[in-house]
Amino acid sequence: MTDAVRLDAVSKVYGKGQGAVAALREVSAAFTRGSFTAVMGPSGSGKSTFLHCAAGLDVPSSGSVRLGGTELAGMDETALTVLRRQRVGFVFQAFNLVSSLTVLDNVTLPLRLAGVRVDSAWLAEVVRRVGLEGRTGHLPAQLSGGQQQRVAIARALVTRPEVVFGDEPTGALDTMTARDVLTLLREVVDGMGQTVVMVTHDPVAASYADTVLFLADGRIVDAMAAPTSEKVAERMTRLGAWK
Ligand SMILES: Nc1ncnc2c1ncn2[C@@H]1O[C@H](COP(=O)(O)OP(=O)(O)OP(=O)(O)O)[C@@H](O)[C@H]1O
Repeated sequence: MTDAVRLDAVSKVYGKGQGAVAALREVSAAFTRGSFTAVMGPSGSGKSTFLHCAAGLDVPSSGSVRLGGTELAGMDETALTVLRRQRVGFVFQAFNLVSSLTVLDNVTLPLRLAGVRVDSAWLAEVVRRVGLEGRTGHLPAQLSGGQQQRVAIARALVTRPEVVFGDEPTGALDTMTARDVLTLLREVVDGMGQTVVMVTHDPVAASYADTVLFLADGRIVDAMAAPTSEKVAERMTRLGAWK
């Protein structure tokens, strides 16, 4: 079966000459459909660069990124924009909702941008799965942080993307709310077969994933299956993440 996302020998160098920074060094990783992966590593280890390259938000200096079998290398910016809108979902730390739009209009925004018809049965299912029934007419400011992140997750799911990328999706939430959102992401994987790849600094968040990838100095240095927060914290300490 085709992987949802696959990176082969992806390198990313920022800048040129003396000031060049190698943010990723020949990174290879495959994300099978219906898997939940956390990406961790010390500050500056390349996590954001990894996520951006995997999502088609940034172009690698070399190597191959395939999204559901489609090679991203060589695509122009217009094609990448279409691909990101239709085949990738994003959940950010800061929710990134449009404050003037209702919950329902925020959730369906990617479809309208892509000119795709709203499948009302699917929309109802997504809204139900994320627990937003009865709140679809609210504005983001009328919701709690956890509810706003649920809107962002629904918006990420509505196009039935190949993969949902999370960039510190629980970074702005209190501990209890973060757990609810992580439980939801887990359900999205287990109940809907969605693939989720999430960058996080939090070992508890990482413990909700099936696998944790550890980055250090632009390389994947370890992978941990069936992670616990204790084991993840210990591995991060050995990477010198919390000096
Ligand atoms: N646009 C850029 N221009 C130049 N250097 C960059 C750029 N983006 C990232 N870098 C450098 O690439 C390296 C990896 O950065 P990246 O943001 O991917 O790390 P990170 O693990 O996400 O860090 P953090 O946990 O602090 O967010 C760092 O040395 C960073 O300074």
